[in-house]
Amino acid sequence: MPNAIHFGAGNIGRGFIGPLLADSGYHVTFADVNESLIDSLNSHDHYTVHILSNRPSVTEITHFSGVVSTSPDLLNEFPTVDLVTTSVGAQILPKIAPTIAKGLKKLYQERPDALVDVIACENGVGASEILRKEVGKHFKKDASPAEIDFFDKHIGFANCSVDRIVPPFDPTKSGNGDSDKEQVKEHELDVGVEDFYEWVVDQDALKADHNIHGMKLAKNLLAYVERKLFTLNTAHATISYLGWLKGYETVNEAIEDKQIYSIAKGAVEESGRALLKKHTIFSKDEHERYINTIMDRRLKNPSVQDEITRVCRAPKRKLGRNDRLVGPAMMDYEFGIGKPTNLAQSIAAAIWYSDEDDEDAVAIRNMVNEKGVEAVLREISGLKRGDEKADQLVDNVLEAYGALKGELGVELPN
Ligand SMILES: NC(=O)C1=CN([C@@H]2O[C@H](COP(=O)(O)OP(=O)(O)OC[C@H]3O[C@@H](n4cnc5c(N)ncnc54)[C@H](O)[C@@H]3O)[C@@H](O)[C@H]2O)C=CC1
Ligand SMILES: O=P(O)(O)OC[C@H]1O[C@](O)(CO)[C@@H](O)[C@@H]1O
Repeated sequence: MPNAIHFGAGNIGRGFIGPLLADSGYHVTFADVNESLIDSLNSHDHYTVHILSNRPSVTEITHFSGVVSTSPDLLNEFPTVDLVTTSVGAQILPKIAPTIAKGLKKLYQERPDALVDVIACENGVGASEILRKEVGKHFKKDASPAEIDFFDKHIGFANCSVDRIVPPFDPTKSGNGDSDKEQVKEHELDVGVEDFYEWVVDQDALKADHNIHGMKLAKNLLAYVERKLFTLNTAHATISYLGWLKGYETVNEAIEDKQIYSIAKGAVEESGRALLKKHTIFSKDEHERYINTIMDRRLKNPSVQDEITRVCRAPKRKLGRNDRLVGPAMMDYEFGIGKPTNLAQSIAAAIWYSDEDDEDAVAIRNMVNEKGVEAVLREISGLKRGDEKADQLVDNVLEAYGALKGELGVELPN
């Protein structure tokens, strides 16, 4: 039986990547900092994935175990590993890199001919490449030439696009209550997932053939990553930041607000125009269908009750230069599309987001109060002063920021 180590036994780990690996015959060792989650994984021989749709169904997941990611026991899993995957959050990758480096050294000692791939299943452009650099720094420190050769030639780091909405699972909110197949949560490992999924992996970066059902291989990986991040995530984030300002609690509530729907649709149309110019593998018709499926089917799925605060989480990351809001807005300028007014409203709403429980949001509000909105765009979003296109976006967002209160007709936080 092939072996996978998956870092992060959260929603995507248990609800998406873990199940695909298990279904393909892998034993999955989940590695997580959460000790009680690991105890639970080790004291159950199965858990259930609930498909949240108007035709609900369930799949039972078996052949897994857990190990605390800070425990030395994790290193003992590496000599037999075939694939390492992660879904811990892009910002956590540098923290797990030293462990992966140590584990790969142990693998080299016991199986110097092994070919192993590492796939970071995180929202963001080039997550596996970022992980490769971090792991490489640790692995190559004090490494022998043979070890360095092993790292460079035997370990693949393949970027991927990972797309499935997996909110925290609460069967009482799944919207399927009147169905014959009412979702019943058996224990805390159970997850609820939307029926749609897409996992696209860079085929040129893989060192081995892993034969995983549901893993799509592609050459133009950046195109798939940007299409997903700059459409699904752009719409999701836009709906959620505006929804939060208008007092909604769930994505379903916010998307029914006509004003919010229209800004979110406008935002993905603005990003779509640039995406089609940059990535010519997608046709206009295909992309229109892609947008409509996201806006009118996936994000409106009544069986998925997703909290707005979950989708808004970590706004510093989401306001990053290459992330879901600033990334497509800059692409519009770079491809001569014109002023992305809807994206600018979305960026402005993200800057206004002020959930006291979100440390990024608190930091952004503090920065706004101390240095002004422009500092956020320059320092957090990396829009460099003197770069003509970046300066245009800054002006566009400043205008949207000032007008948002009137546009939405709501009181905004300080
Ligand atoms: N939930 C979703 O719908 C989707 C999430 N993603 C991406 O997947 C990644 C994971 O997201 P979720 O599963 O929703 O988050 P989550 O919070 O449910 O799971 C993350 C898991 O990582 C663990 N973790 C944190 N630090 C760790 C460390 N240092 N070592 C080992 N484990 C650690 C946490 O304890 C938690 O169990 C993120 O990058 C997210 O952007 C991508 C597509 C969809
Ligand atoms: O996981 P992120 O990047 O914080 O984004 C919020 C949510 O939006 C989604 O992209 C879609 O649900 C998930 O990937 C994610 O949980």
